[in-house]
Amino acid sequence: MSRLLVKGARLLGTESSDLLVVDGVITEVGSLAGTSADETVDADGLVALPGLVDLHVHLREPGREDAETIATGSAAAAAGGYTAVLAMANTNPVTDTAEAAERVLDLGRACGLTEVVPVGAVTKGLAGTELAELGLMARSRARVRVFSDDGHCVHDARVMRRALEYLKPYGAVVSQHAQDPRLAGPDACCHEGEVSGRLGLPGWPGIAEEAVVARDVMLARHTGSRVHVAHVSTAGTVEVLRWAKAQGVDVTAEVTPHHLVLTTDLLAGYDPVYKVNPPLRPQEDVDALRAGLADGTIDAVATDHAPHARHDKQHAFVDAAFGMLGLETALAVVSDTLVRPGILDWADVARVMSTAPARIARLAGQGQPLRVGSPGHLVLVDPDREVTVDAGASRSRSRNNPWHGATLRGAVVTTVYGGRVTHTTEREPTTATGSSL
Ligand SMILES: NC(=O)N[C@@H](CC(=O)O)C(=O)O
Ligand SMILES: [Zn+2]
Ligand SMILES: [Zn+2]
Repeated sequence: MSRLLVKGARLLGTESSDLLVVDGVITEVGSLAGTSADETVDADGLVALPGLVDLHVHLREPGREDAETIATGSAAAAAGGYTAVLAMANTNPVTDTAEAAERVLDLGRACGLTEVVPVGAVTKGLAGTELAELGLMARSRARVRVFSDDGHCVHDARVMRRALEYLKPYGAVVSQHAQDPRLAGPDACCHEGEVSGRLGLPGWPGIAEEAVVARDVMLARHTGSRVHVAHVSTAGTVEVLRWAKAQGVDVTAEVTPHHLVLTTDLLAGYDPVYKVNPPLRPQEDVDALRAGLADGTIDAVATDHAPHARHDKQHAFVDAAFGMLGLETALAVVSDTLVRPGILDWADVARVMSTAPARIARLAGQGQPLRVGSPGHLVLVDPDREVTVDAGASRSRSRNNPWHGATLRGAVVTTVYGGRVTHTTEREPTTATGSSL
């Protein structure tokens, strides 16, 4: 039997402060002075949230273990406060069979630092034409419930319709990378607007996202099935989502920390660390994304953690790979830019980074309120601790971190996964060697 005692935390919505986890399950909450334990965590002054759930990460294994592995990605997830991550299917080979999904599941379990949940491809090889083995993946040991061709858009309306119909009885969802390939082609690498014109970079207009989202919410309505919109990046998409939700369409959406903060102006120096798909947008879009998250139009924050090896990222802007790291910094970015100015409170953070994503992914054991009977997945956050991000100290195997050098207030101190401490930092120093980020 293992007993973990967390003492003195701020538990949301209660007066309680202590919490006992026995064999991975919360067995007592309250004032637990005198309770014995094998391990005690001093959480005085820390906010306790249910373990974070990330709907969108790229762990690169199998195929690109030089950029990330399930082990290094899991360590980054634990350091970021995550107790579950959904691993996208754009690996090599692609996760488009039950066997491939079970392999990702097993590799994640062997690491044991966070729940690694495989996302299944919608189409074979992500090619966009023939449906993958959706039912076999859904019925496999991996119980796949989120399907995505992420990196590619399911652009053929007929394929999308069939996928939605097929997945409906499983309660599964398509997470759509919304990018019309005719409106934003393969060379598009920057928001289409004043900045792309000035820099001479091929543009990727917001309408390429919005047109696909508008089509997909209508397909969701038509099929009575569920659609999830990955990495929402424009104000127009927020408007479409707001309308669709008001109609009762079963649609959910996520936004990344980078789209909530960073703007297209950062591209002025042609630094490929800022090259990401969808591209960083102007401030008006950032403002609409924040408002959409605050009012519930956008359900979740997901990182789209996209590690890339140096030799894929350090190129001229047009040739560099798309994507940036996110797992270790997401909570700090949300804390610093949304909680501090009062756009979200900690209960909202629990909702958008844990409860809602767990529900969207149908993960029964995640995103549960911290009360008796819930699994022992939690994260302890110091809302006042400032940390300066050091890309070199990352647990990730890659270094494409857009937050390098930024000082953020609000830090993950300890992560508990199934009653085991999977990450912890010392409490005292506030400037950083990057030990927590
Ligand atoms: N976000 C990115 O810029 N890149 C992702 C793919 C994706 O999420 O579309 C990747 O796999 O590197
Ligand atoms: Zn994508
Ligand atoms: Zn992605």
